Amino acid sequence: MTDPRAVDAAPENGLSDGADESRSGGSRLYPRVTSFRSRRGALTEPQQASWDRMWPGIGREVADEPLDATSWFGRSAPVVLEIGSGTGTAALAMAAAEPHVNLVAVEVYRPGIAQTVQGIEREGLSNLRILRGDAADVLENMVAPGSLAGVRVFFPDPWPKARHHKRRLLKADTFALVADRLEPGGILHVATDHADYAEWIEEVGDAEPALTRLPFDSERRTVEGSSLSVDRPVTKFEGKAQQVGRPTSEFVWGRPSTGATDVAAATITRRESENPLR
Ligand SMILES: C[S@@+](CC[C@H](N)C(=O)[O-])C[C@H]1O[C@@H](n2cnc3c(N)ncnc32)[C@H](O)[C@@H]1O
Repeated sequence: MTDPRAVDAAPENGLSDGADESRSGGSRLYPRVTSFRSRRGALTEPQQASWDRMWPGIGREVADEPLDATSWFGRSAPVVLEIGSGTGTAALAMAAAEPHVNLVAVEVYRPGIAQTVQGIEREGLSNLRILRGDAADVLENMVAPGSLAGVRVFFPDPWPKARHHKRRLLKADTFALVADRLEPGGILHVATDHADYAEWIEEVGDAEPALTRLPFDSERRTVEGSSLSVDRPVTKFEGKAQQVGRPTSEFVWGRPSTGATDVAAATITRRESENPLR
């Protein structure tokens, strides 16, 4: 197995200006992460100790091989991917709130992963695993069509400069790929604090014919008819955005189970006051 400590990480700020645009081979979604002009994130001693204890059981490097979640988790349960989990704020809280879900956090940033690993150990979570590497590889090469109950993307790198828009994760190809990987009734949940990216996401997501937009009200965060919560805590990046007054835009799309109207008719029921994550 590759020593995870030997692999470079993406920058913590997620604004990956060092990414190499020279990638070849067409269908990739994000720029190849291994080509980032990146820095290693040093771990604290307790983080390293936790990593050494926990990683063999809960972590894997992304690889070109199918993901057998049932075997990895030791049980069959709905599988949800969180792409770009950062320090794990949402993944840890949502795994605790959804014990019936097998949650896989996908992240490239080692110190962020290390915090997630520590959280898993501290909280004794048995339903959260970590894939370390490029989310594009995970979606394209590891995840079978129709196999995911949910995909979560919270505060993806906005790539604000126009010439970098092609690097954005959430573009037409991604929506099509996610739609293909979702099982019927599965949902895609996206949040961003970047107004321009939010407009882009809304437009491109709504144009994907295999997905149906579900109503989202920040006061009411559960989609009826789905076993998945769309409730979540404020993430690390969202907290920074709130400090400078940038509001969050949030979207949910569903892959219809029997017809577009079934999913489109789903309503969001739980009120914020009932939210166990706050
Ligand atoms: C802006 S941060 C948001 C982190 C977290 N979701 C939050 O809200 O605090 C974006 C995250 O996506 C990760 N990321 C960027 N490119 C990625 C890729 N190709 N595959 C997986 N994660 C990636 C970055 O390392 C970073 O942690």
